Amino acid sequence: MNTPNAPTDGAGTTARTRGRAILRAAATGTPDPPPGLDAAADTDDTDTDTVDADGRDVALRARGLGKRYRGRWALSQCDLDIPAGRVVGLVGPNGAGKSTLLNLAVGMLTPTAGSVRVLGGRPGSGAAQLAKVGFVAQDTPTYPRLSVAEHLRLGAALNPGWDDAVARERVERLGLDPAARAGTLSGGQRAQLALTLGVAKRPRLLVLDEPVASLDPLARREFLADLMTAVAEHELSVLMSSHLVSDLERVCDHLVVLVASRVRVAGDIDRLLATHHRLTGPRRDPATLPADQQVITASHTDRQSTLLVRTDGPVHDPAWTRGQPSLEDLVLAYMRPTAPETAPAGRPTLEALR
Ligand SMILES: Nc1ncnc2c1ncn2[C@@H]1O[C@H](COP(=O)(O)OP(=O)(O)OP(=O)(O)O)[C@@H](O)[C@H]1O
Repeated sequence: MNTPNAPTDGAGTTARTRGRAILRAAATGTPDPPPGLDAAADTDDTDTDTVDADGRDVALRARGLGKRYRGRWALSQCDLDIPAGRVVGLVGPNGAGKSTLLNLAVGMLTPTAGSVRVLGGRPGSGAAQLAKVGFVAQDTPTYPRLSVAEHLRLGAALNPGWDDAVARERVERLGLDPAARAGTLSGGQRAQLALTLGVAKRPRLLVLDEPVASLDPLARREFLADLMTAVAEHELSVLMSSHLVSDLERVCDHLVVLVASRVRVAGDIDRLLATHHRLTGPRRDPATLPADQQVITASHTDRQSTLLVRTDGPVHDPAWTRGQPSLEDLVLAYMRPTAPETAPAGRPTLEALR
């Protein structure tokens, strides 16, 4: 979504209109509410519960969150706690609902069902809330007729926490001509400009929808390094979607996998990796595994079975050769369609891990 040719939403809001509003949300904290969005299912701005079950501050909390477009759920039954101070990777196949979740998180969309709270507040509920959250949408919207320098002036004028030194340093380092109009920049340069606006706003949560998709490999690496510096220096939480698992592996410490509008797994990456095992051994029916071993994927030859199993406990069975899946293995396994026969009865196939 959010490309010039993207479909309009139910009330005819064009991607361009939304893009401008997004830029304003990112750069100014005073967005034009896009017309015709669904009526809010949730209008209470208060939130008293801002820690998760482990006592950690929560950057984003969703409860039963859903968004429907003309009878079709783009996101559904989303229960999620994203801890603050993390760099969170959001992955999933095309059309899984990633942009929808991110747009709900920044108040560009309103929920059809359930609720979402970001840093304790309802997304888009006022200037204070908007100032806390930076957003760079998938099409990295900018104003084509404004120059790079004018974008920075706009950001400075409209954001109370604007960090002009950061903005100027980035523009200079990236070699962006301050006099160049955004409309004359390449796609990657426009992305860098939009990212600069998001970072220089000094938000507490930076929401990035495929931020590096249009960057060349070197620019991508430098952007991710910048991001890590910003996270380390300012108490910044980041929620970013990407299809590039290797990038996520480099910078993220928390993962959310979204498939077909549902959260399939979420948790700290270290813990996810520690609790998943690749088991190879003589062919075996996955249903015969111990009850505490959840089979995520299973493949078989005539003689051999290979399983990806999740368990909090050790795997003792000497018949298995145990291997450590990579983050990419894990993401791909969860992105596959669920095979009901591999999920032991009575246990959820997927759930959140912390
Ligand atoms: N404005 C809209 N009107 C109607 N349907 C929409 C709209 N925006 C998104 N959708 C639908 O909602 C679903 C989720 O879309 P979304 O853009 O959130 O997915 P995504 O995971 O970000 O995909 P991608 O990786 O391709 O960017 C898709 O089926 C999409 O077609």
